[in-house]
Amino acid sequence: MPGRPPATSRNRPDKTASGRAVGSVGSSGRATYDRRSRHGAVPEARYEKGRKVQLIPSIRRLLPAAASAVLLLAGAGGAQAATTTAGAHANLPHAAPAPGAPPPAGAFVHSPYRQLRPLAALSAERAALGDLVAAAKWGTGAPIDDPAREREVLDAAAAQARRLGADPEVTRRIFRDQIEASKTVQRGLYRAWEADPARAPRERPDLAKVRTEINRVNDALVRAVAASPHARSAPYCPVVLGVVADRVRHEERLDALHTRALGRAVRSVCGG
Ligand SMILES: C=C(O[C@@H]1C=C(C(=O)O)C=C[C@H]1O)C(=O)O
Repeated sequence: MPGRPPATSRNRPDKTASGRAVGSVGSSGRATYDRRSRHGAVPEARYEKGRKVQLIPSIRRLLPAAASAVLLLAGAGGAQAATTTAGAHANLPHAAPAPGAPPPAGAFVHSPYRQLRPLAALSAERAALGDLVAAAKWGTGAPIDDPAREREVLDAAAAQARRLGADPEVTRRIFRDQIEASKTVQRGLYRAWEADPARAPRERPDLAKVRTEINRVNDALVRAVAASPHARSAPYCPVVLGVVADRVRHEERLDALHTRALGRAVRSVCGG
């Protein structure tokens, strides 16, 4: 078994929304391993610190307008959220109050920033778990596309949405994009590993355990969808979503592949 390289600022452990480290593999480099993982040796995240990467152009074009829109529209909750994101995933699942739950003290519950931020942050987290899925499948002959698992994910999300009083079809639509985003990451990593086999993962995470983590993010995502009908159907949704997605990209120091995946994941969040 190869030795484990030390973590660096470009290569830090990924954390789940609950703060557990699970790790991931970045698009640009060899898999490294996180000793703290519950899954045994699993790869760590690699981030392209300081590198200028772009969100999908449609979101990017909206960014200048978005800055003023956030000031105008975010309200106290948005301002608070914008200044309290020190750590990775610092306020991920908790940023979306459960439907029916009282808003946190001082929060403006209809703040579009507050409603959309968890969707972007959880989307980035889910896309990062695609790294582990790729490492789990790499070299096994298992295809990236697993239609049976996709059906399971979509049906579970729709059922949970129904229980929460959210729109199951809208939830399905958003989850189809989430799945495409995960496959974007997996395909990107496969390409990188095929081009440079030295970068391929040398250890294999347990796919079942990775899927358990994905299920946890799925659950939080459905709740975030259920908690955001106002912001998702508002005309300014694409503008604010562009801002929160760019902020997540920056905070998580996403590389080009994961930035592209984030754009893919949130593609149909707006529009009801
Ligand atoms: C993430 C996986 O890869 C693909 C993406 C899926 C998803 O994002 O939920 C589900 C099945 C696969 O088509 C997986 O196999 O678990």
